Amino acid sequence: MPTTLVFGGSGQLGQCLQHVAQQRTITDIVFLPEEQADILSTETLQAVFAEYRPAYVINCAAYTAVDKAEDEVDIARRVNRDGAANLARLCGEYGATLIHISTDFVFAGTGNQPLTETDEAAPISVYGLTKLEGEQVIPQHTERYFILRTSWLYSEYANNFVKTMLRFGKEREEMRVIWDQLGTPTYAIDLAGCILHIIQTDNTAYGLYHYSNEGVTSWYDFAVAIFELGGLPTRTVPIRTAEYPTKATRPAFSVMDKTKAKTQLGVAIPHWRESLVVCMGRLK
Ligand SMILES: NC(=O)C1=CN([C@@H]2O[C@H](COP(=O)(O)OP(=O)(O)OC[C@H]3O[C@@H](n4cnc5c(N)ncnc54)[C@H](OP(=O)(O)O)[C@@H]3O)[C@@H](O)[C@H]2O)C=CC1
Ligand SMILES: Cc1cn([C@H]2C[C@H](O)[C@@H](COP(=O)(O)OP(=O)(O)O[C@H]3O[C@@H](C)C(=O)[C@@H](O)[C@H]3O)O2)c(=O)[nH]c1=O
Repeated sequence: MPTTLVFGGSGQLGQCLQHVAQQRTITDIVFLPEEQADILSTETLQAVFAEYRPAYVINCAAYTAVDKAEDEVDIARRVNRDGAANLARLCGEYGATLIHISTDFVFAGTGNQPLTETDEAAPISVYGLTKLEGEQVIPQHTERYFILRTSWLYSEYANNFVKTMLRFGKEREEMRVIWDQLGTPTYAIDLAGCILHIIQTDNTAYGLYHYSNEGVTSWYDFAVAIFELGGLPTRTVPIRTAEYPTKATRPAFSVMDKTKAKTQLGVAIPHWRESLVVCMGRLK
């Protein structure tokens, strides 16, 4: 495989990429944690690009604390917008292809039909806004990019909803979980597989793509499935968003249409429950 650099290499998706790269015996891939490659340090980035001269750059680095971002607008914007711009600029200079990850939170979530890549983005949170700004700066620096919007990422690595539910579920008899926010969970291992597939197939259908698992669910139904598969007796109580106040507002409906990814990238996408079974098996 052509030389590939992964920024944000120790986050959830970064660790999933490491796992899948190992499974596929891909060796020409370098994982850079924040300590080694801060995407805000142009000096460090220049040195890293000059050393490796990558053909591909995968940007897994991001500011992902959705509620905290409401109070930390500046740092969220610097990482999610300026960091993306720094990488895109260098990719342009070096002729590398950038694979960047974005989010369903760029949508307002007021509709009820699966969202396509051409639907209007209108973020309702600082995190969503800064991620959209990141999407928008990339084409200003390079034409060779893939932006993959994904949603509700979970895996056996780092912190995520599945691990939170399992932890609380063991301690509590009852969990109150929102049922009026609909979307699709994405097993980060599946997304990692899709990213590496783009590189391994030398795909040049650059542009914006939606990628989540198949199907639709609510956080409540997702939690019910997690407890069921985890063999936990935890009672799950469906609540409305208003009953679970959070600093950031989240989209009520962010189900994404994956037709473009399936046709142009040639990926087969598992149903969210099928992938949850795999992840739960690994967590056990
Ligand atoms: N998690 C989710 O549910 C979803 C995530 N996404 C997107 O997917 C991508 C991957 O997310 P995920 O792996 O879950 O997120 P994580 O928060 O697990 O990983 C992000 C990584 O970026 C690192 N990072 C932060 N700032 C910098 C910086 N300045 N330079 C270099 N690295 C930095 C973080 O390091 P540290 O921890 O040390 O700060 C962390 O390791 C992100 O773009 C995110 O926006 C999209 C939809 C859903
Ligand atoms: C812990 C918990 C959460 N919830 C709700 C709150 C929220 O609406 C939903 C998910 O909460 P979390 O805080 O785990 O996840 P959240 O940070 O909202 O997840 C988002 O992260 C960013 C990075 C993304 O890009 C999004 O796609 C999405 O995955 O579940 C409950 O209803 N009950 C609970 O006990």
